[in-house]
Amino acid sequence: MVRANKQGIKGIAKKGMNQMEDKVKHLVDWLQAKVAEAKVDGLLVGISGGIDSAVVAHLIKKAMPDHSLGVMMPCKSEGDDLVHAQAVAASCDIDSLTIDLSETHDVLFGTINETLEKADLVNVEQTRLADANLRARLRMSTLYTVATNHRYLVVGTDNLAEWHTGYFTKYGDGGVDIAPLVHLTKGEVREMARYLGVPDTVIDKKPSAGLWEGQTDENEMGTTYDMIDRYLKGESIPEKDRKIIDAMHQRSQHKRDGIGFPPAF
Ligand SMILES: Nc1ncnc2c1ncn2[C@@H]1O[C@H](COP(=O)(O)OP(=O)(O)OC[C@H]2O[C@@H]([n+]3cccc(C(=O)O)c3)[C@H](O)[C@@H]2O)[C@@H](O)[C@H]1O
Ligand SMILES: Nc1ncnc2c1ncn2[C@@H]1O[C@H](COP(=O)(O)OP(=O)(O)OP(=O)(O)O)[C@@H](O)[C@H]1O
Ligand SMILES: [Mg+2]
Repeated sequence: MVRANKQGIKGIAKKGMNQMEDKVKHLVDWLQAKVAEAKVDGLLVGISGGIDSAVVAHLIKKAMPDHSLGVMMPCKSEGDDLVHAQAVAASCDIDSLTIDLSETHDVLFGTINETLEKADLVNVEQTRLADANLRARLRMSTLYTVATNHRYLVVGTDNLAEWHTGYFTKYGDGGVDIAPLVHLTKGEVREMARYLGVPDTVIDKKPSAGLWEGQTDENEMGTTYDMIDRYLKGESIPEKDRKIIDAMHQRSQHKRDGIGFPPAF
């Protein structure tokens, strides 16, 4: 009985491992196919110090060992994010660059806001969000500038929970060429991170867009990734959380649809 149990547990652990190995292989093969199809030379990703970009960094390094790049782009960033991003790059041995966007953001947001102020057009309720989304879009512009230089594709980090809720900046972190994690729940991203050897500090920290001081995804959304994952897996969740998730999904449909076109003449 004891032996059978032990074998059973081992069997389950091995099965789990093989499934993860298969998922990683599936994504690595797909990344390589996308590079071949696009006739480009490689892949790059913005590495934030968070778990989603950590997983993507590991995947692109596996797919294109000599033609992959991680770009760290602090923008008035706080805390240990850059240290965590460097630990991620070291954990998968990917080539990396750091491009600080703080000054660029100051200048551009300052110019835009001064102009709006002079015209008495500032909407103070929207200022923090506008500031935050500009950070995400400066990162996108930076990634595309490096991607053009290298002839690489820009790889996105959105997971299923973020894609479903639209929790990303349109044409910011959502402005990418390919998005390998889009079928994975946040929990599955965490499992893949463990399998790939992402540092524990990165796996265990609270998800944050890092767009303003103290921002965490779950505080801003008003629900948790655990709830979103459960909902996406078809499990029942409290009414309050379901309403929040449905409202986010509905409000962000335009982000998943892409550019709106009129009906043809
Ligand atoms: N119905 C509609 N049809 C077509 N376009 C529509 C539209 N409604 C708004 N829009 C456009 O979309 C814009 C609003 O969308 P958007 O600019 O994305 O802005 P929005 O969704 O308001 O804000 C982005 C959200 O994503 C979060 N975020 C951003 C970046 C990274 C992460 C992260 O997890 O790391 C999270 C951020 O904290 C914030 O909650 C509007 O300004 C308007 O231009
Ligand atoms: N400081 C940064 N440097 C480089 N890229 C960044 C930075 N901040 C955000 N990004 C890019 O924007 C993406 C979206 O951020 P998001 O917070 O959703 O992912 P994450 O930080 O990788 O994981 P988590 O959601 O757990 O914080 C990141 O995955 C990364 O590609
Ligand atoms: Mg983050």
